[in-house]
Amino acid sequence: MRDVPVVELKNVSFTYGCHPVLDNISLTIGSGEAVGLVGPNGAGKTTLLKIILGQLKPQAGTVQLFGQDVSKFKERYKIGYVSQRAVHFNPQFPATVREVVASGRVARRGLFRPLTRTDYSRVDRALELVGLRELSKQPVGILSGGQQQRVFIARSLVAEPAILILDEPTVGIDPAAQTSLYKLLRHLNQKEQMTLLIVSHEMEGLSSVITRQVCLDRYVCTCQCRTAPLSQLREDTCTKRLVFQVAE
Ligand SMILES: Nc1ncnc2c1ncn2[C@@H]1O[C@H](COP(=O)(O)OP(=O)(O)OP(=O)(O)O)[C@@H](O)[C@H]1O
Repeated sequence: MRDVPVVELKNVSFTYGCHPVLDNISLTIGSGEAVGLVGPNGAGKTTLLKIILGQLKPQAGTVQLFGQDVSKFKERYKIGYVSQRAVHFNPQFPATVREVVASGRVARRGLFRPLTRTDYSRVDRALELVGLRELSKQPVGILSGGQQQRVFIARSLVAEPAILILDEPTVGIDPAAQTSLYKLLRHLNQKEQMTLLIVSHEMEGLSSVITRQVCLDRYVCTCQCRTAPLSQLREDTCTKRLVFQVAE
């Protein structure tokens, strides 16, 4: 029997008012894939993520998560999401790293059930995974941008999602933090079998993480290779909605 795709969009179109952004998009993400979503500014990448997350409803087409229509999908914890502007805690933010990460467990446990020892062992494992165990008692606001990025990833991971969606995870973090982020993402995909969907303009760095690159520019075209330059992908193939393959 064929595995049910984690995400399946069919013929999705989306318009903000009278401004069309996505036109007849179809995209399937299978379990265990690590998909890099590229495209120029304003191409509709964040809009596409919001549609997948059920935050925006397309005017046409269908969106399924794990084989279920997104509007009926209840197991929200299965979708981990780190948004584009997640990396900004005020230095005075009154919570420790561990408390912020633990708050992500609520998505799994429900709002009114206190966290148990098992929950906290998940929190500690997530902190270990992202390399923040040592900083767990520190106020989150004093961490660097790259470290805060990891806090948000750990916060998503404690809900034990099946897919982790990251919108521009490398923005505002230095090259060393980027390298360690790539290592973490590779580990999550290859060792923890987590499906990844990553929006980024930094596909060169992410080429060691992703298994497939998808180019979006109102229409979508796919590329099997990991590192095709955006300029190459954006040739008319995108607007003609053809599958565009580049040999490795
Ligand atoms: N809430 C909104 N209302 C109206 N137009 C919007 C809204 N959000 C986004 N847009 C427009 O939709 C288009 C796609 O925006 P979106 O943020 O999805 O693009 P993107 O590919 O993620 O861009 P970037 O790479 O710059 O983050 C842009 O032209 C943007 O101005």
